[in-house]
Amino acid sequence: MSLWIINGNVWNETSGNLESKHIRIENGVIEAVLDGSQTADTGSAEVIDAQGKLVSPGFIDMHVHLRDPGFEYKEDIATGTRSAAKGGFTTIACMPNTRPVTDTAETVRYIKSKAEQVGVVKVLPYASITKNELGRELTDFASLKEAGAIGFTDDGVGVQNAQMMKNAMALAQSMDMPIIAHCEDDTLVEGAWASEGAFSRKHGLKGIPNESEAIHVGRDVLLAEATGVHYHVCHVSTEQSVRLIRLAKQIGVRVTAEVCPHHLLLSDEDIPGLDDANWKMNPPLRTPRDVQAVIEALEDGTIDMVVTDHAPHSAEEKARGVQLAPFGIVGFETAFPLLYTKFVRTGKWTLGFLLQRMTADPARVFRLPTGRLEQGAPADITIVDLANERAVDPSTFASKSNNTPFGGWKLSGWPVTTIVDGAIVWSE
Ligand SMILES: NC(=O)N[C@@H](CC(=O)O)C(=O)O
Ligand SMILES: [Zn+2]
Ligand SMILES: [Zn+2]
Repeated sequence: MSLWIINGNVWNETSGNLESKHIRIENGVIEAVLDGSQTADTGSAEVIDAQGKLVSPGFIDMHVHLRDPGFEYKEDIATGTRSAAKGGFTTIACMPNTRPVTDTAETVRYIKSKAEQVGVVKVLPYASITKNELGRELTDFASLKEAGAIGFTDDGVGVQNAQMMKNAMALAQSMDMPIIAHCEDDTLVEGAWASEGAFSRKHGLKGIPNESEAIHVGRDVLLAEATGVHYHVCHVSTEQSVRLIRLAKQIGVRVTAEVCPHHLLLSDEDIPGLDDANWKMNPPLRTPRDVQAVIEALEDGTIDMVVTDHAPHSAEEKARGVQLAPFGIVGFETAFPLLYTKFVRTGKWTLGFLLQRMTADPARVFRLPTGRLEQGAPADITIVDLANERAVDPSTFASKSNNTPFGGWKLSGWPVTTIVDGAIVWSE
């Protein structure tokens, strides 16, 4: 099986430019990256002419919710991986807040085998830290690792008990596995859904304070220092968390972190009112000052990568009223166009910087063999039309859900072809 992608524009980090290249793929592996001035001897191979388009390593998303098993009315592995592919993602890591919670080897194996059968991108499952994510008893890390879990997390809730977290970290460290943390202190949140800020004050709502996140970050970097574990912070959203992660990195703690497009682009002051639950997510949209802090943290490497936290919920659930609706927004199909349009087209970031934070950096942090366009690497490739501008239309999403606050935004940078191990899995 051979495939050529000819005349595509590939980012060259050394020159800081896009350069025309031909890529030859054999049996799922990149066999050669040739200069675009050379003639591509394509013979009988399948050929994609990427003239005028960006050719990038496939995007990697280390924080997603596929809702399978148990919440297939929101999403399943077939639709979730198609939505990912449509957004240009070729590897995704799925969170264990399924039903049952991914806390046994059996459920990890179910996700892996279903992903192999019906999934179109690579699916890396996380397992939970505690049984049923209840924070009471550790799961069987050894059997979960053996079944194929790539890390441990109770995403959806914070691990409230410090001793429990310390035990989890010590055990994970002993088997060379990372702990991935949703940082949230329940006692500081209690029923609130919006950040403490202009929006909550205007509407007389109890606010979620920034310390509810940062207090866990602070606790956990100390525990990571004590145990030596690789500790990864989920969806960083506050200035205070950034400060703690920056300090921890400076003193050599093995801490890494991620941020979502919505926390880079929206603040609580953008929330239009109380009747659209598509602005409700966890962590909540914080103040403009926090938005500035997470942008700077991504820029200086304090935050290592972008993730979507793709969190599909049904229209019916999101229509229950903002107090009762579940937290979360979908993310796959808008992530790259949002960041490309708002940060690269505006001249704030280079294209190479954005690509790195969505490919090479997650691959480095989680030791994945992908994230680069080099001879010998798996042929996970995304082709993007950087020019065409179009409005976000949630009714066209490949996801089962369309809970997004970005409907109607005019964006460019739309992925047009997604290739996994040399096979075309999505094409516009
Ligand atoms: N981010 C969210 O708002 N929701 C996530 C849970 C989580 O990521 O904490 C979900 O599972 O819906
Ligand atoms: Zn979370
Ligand atoms: Zn999540």
